[in-house]
Amino acid sequence: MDPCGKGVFLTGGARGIGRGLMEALLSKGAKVMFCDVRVETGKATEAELQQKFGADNVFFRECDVTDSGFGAVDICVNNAGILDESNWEKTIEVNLTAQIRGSQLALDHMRRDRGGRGGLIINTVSGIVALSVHFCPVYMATKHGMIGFMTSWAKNPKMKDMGVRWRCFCPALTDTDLLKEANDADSGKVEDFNAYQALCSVEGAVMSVDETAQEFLKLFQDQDSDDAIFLVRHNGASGYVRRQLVDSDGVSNIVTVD
Ligand SMILES: NC(=O)c1ccc[n+]([C@@H]2O[C@H](COP(=O)([O-])OP(=O)(O)OC[C@H]3O[C@@H](n4cnc5c(N)ncnc54)[C@H](O)[C@@H]3O)[C@@H](O)[C@H]2O)c1
Ligand SMILES: CCCCC[C@H](O)/C=C/C=C\C=C\C=C\[C@@H](O)[C@@H](O)CCCC(=O)O
Repeated sequence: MDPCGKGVFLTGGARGIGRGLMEALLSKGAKVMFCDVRVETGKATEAELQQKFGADNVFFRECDVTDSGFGAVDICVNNAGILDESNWEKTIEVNLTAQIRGSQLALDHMRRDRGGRGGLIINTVSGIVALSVHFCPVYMATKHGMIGFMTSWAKNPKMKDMGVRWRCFCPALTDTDLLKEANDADSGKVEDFNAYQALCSVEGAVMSVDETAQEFLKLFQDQDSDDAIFLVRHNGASGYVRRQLVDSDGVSNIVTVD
């Protein structure tokens, strides 16, 4: 799907990756409505992006994804997310429940077999699903959960008639406030910061929001693919991946699950 001229709804756009994704879509000619719980930051982002891309092309509404729906769109990007192991119920509400609700509302609205005009549902998941991370098990559960939800919908044989495509956008580590807040030793959000640093060194340099947003645009180049999991890689080799079960002795008897 070419984002030019399309209406996009995006959650969690006031800052971070969401803001970067909006700028990337606006630069391709999309119109974006975004929501966030951070009202001042949201208004400031709206003003800056209206200045850059035109007052008619980007709009902000205060909205908490755990208690709201939304209006007409071609592309829905459920991006809002938190990492707060000390408030695990909220983490599940924002990262899993609200993304599922947002996806289902988008599907109801878009499906061609019920009068809609088709569309694209993108949920920001995480490249972290390629790993197991002992200090944020609830965050991991939400991200793995979204992979299961999205890939299952993507396999639905009725999806072609519905005209809707599903994409799990899985960024690598990206330099945002989510990371900075998780790094705050006093926040209690991350119990073992050393493990986080080890993760960074294994995965290489943390990407900038702009780099992640540029990789995001590659999602729009392959509208016919039935694959759903788009993994961002630092070396520019981002692309679609499938999950496999592998015997503990290596790669024999691989069972493909997607
Ligand atoms: N930063 C990374 O390294 C990284 C990597 C992979 C995936 N992700 C995912 O990317 C997404 C964006 O993360 P980010 O790093 O940009 O974080 P961020 O904290 O910078 O931005 C998240 C935005 O979501 C908003 N938000 C949070 N709860 C909300 C709610 N209930 N309703 C509406 N808005 C809400 C926040 O106010 C904020 O503006 C998340 O889903 C995160 O899990 C982040
Ligand atoms: C305190 C930690 C917060 C983490 C938040 C966020 O969701 C984290 C993302 C972290 C890591 C992303 C890793 C991405 C890995 C991929 O780029 C890839 O290297 C995985 C290996 C698979 C492959 O290359 O084929």
